Amino acid sequence: QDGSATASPDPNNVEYLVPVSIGGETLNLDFDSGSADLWVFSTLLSSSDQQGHNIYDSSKSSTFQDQSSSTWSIQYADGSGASGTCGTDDVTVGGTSVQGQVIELANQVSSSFVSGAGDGLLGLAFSSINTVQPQPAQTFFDNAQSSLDKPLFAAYLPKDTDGAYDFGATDSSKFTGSLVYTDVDSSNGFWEYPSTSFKVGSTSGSMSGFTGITDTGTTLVLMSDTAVSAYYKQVSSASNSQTDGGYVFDCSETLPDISFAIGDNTATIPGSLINFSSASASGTCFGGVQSVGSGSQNIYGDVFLNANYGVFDASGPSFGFATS
Ligand SMILES: O=C(CN1CCCCC1)Nc1ccc2c(c1)OCO2
Repeated sequence: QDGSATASPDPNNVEYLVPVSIGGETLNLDFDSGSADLWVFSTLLSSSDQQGHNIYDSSKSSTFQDQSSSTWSIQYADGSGASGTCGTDDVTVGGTSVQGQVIELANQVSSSFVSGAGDGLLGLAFSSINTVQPQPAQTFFDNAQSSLDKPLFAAYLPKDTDGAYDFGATDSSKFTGSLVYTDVDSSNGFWEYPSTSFKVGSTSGSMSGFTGITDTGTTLVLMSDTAVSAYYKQVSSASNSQTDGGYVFDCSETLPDISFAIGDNTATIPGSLINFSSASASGTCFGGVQSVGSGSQNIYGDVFLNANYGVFDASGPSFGFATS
């Protein structure tokens, strides 16, 4: 059954949280197209780690089935992580339901999750990178596909206001113009495609051999050093701040747009969406485009989806986008 669920940005636009019903208990989860585990804050955590979060209590769910012989452990690229055991339960997101979804119950979470606003994650990458052992689990989206008109989900994540995740159909009220699609290479478990060029103002540049992934679980856009340094060269007050951990600039700056290849298509983020937050020094601001560091995989996170409706289509698979 197709459906749509509201995605609400936390006050700092770090993540978008979606209410998910698990065995009748509602938790606010971070939907993450860059990972494939559905894990929740549970009663297995220390009471101090539970503070400030909605907690999944399997003993209160009549549809919970124990699968504590299965364990999981995940580490994310930002250094955060979680681990625990498993069970199954019925999960509903908007109008889409799955029975017998593997639920990963956290008995350990890293500090950034305790201090964060979410109650866990719902992975939307390919099930090949799920961490459950001895047998990897299927994602909610994989399990839901047979009940959807089309095997797709879409992310609508406008800045500073409620967005949505659509399942089974795209919603033309959330974008302008036409959706354009690129084949996806899922061999690394991500919604990944070639991303080999960029443009900032009149400066074009190559990102030869680079790919990109669309990652709803990453806040910013993290790109090749070549592109990022070219971008901030066009911002007169910009500097790469060790204190702030990236490029900062005077908050009064008018920032340039940045465009980059997604397959043979060109995506654009308007400069107005690239002033992400205030930085440590008075009057300075932190950029929503930052360096990915080493490697040749660009991470197109929420700042990209602030300006573009993203469609993740499992038939193909392919990734599509249009200006939102
Ligand atoms: O770690 C993440 C996303 N992660 C998703 C689950 C919650 C915690 C944050 N993104 C990320 C963070 C830093 C990176 C990176 C990706 O690629 C290079 O550097």
